[in-house]
Amino acid sequence: MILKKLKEHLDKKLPFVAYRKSNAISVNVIFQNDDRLHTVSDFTESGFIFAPFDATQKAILLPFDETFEGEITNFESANIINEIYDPSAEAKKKYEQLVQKAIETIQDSEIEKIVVSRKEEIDSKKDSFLLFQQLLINYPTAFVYIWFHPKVGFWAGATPETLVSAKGNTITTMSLAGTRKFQENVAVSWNQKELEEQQIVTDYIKNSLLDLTTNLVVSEAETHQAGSLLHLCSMISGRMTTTVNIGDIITNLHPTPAICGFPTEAAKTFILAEEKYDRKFYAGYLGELNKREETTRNRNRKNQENSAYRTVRSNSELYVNLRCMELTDDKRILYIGGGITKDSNPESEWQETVAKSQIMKRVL
Ligand SMILES: C=C(O[C@@H]1C=C(C(=O)O)C=C[C@H]1O)C(=O)O
Repeated sequence: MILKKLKEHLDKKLPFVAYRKSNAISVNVIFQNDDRLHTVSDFTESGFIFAPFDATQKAILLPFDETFEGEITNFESANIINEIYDPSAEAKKKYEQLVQKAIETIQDSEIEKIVVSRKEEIDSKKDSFLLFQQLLINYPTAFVYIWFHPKVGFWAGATPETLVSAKGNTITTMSLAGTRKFQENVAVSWNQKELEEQQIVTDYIKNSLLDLTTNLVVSEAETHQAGSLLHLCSMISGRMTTTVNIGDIITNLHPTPAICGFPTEAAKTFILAEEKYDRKFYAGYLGELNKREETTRNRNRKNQENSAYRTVRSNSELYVNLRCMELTDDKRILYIGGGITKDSNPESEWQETVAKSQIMKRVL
């Protein structure tokens, strides 16, 4: 049912998003019944936000007008061809040069970390919704989505990274960095470089939230599995103070050193000058913004009518747009990156992006 309606909506070139939250069973869908472009101006809006990496550009909003929640029970069988998509030697050389330049810039400046990235274009006409179903099946712990707006583009992904989740005033976020390939029965031991790289992200998040929250708690870094990859991850939680809203949290957090670097502005300047392509929505963020949740409770059983009171709270659940791709008529454009520090090695960084690209290549 859901899939049929999604296909019809795409045929009519009308905006939609379908997404399944991390570890959830059901899929949520928002259909927009005209092709107007709604954007976010102050984060008091309510809807599904789709924000680019570059925070100076507008984030797109699909309002919660026509929503739908259900399970996809009959998955269409996708013919997994397991084609090998090898990137070119030229792409490898170019990426390693970019990494080398980032390492030298870090060594010669106050910059501690820069997250560089690349895109890889793959010819594929496989049905977009088959691809979405494959992402759902393969990555149950990821936030999996497919998003379309005729005036903006067509994207899909399976991200392991939360930007921030807010239930009323309580917020949770995560510090994610460091990448290894998962190997059965092999316990991973993280080295100093990886621990430092992740600590930069944790410190940044902690400092960004210090003035906006109380009861800030940061967990020890643990190994977090994301498909065939492992990352180092700490959970961070706190309570927003009364004058703070989700917009303040988002603008203070994004872009974090997990996808940009540290210090932010210097790392961003390097990225914009040296990557030489537009990240668009890769390393931006997406998800539910200010979804209203109404709860009714009875204070006093004797006089239910007068004593029942309603509380409405606003929840947001936002993810960083990683392990994602842009869909065109005959191409899948994958976006992949990794964090560089003074101790990085260009060849290993290349291999890391190759491993990350497999998350998407598996379903093409
Ligand atoms: C930048 C990406 O991933 C980020 C970078 C990581 C790293 O440098 O090890 C790990 C997880 C993500 O925070 C990506 O997947 O493109």
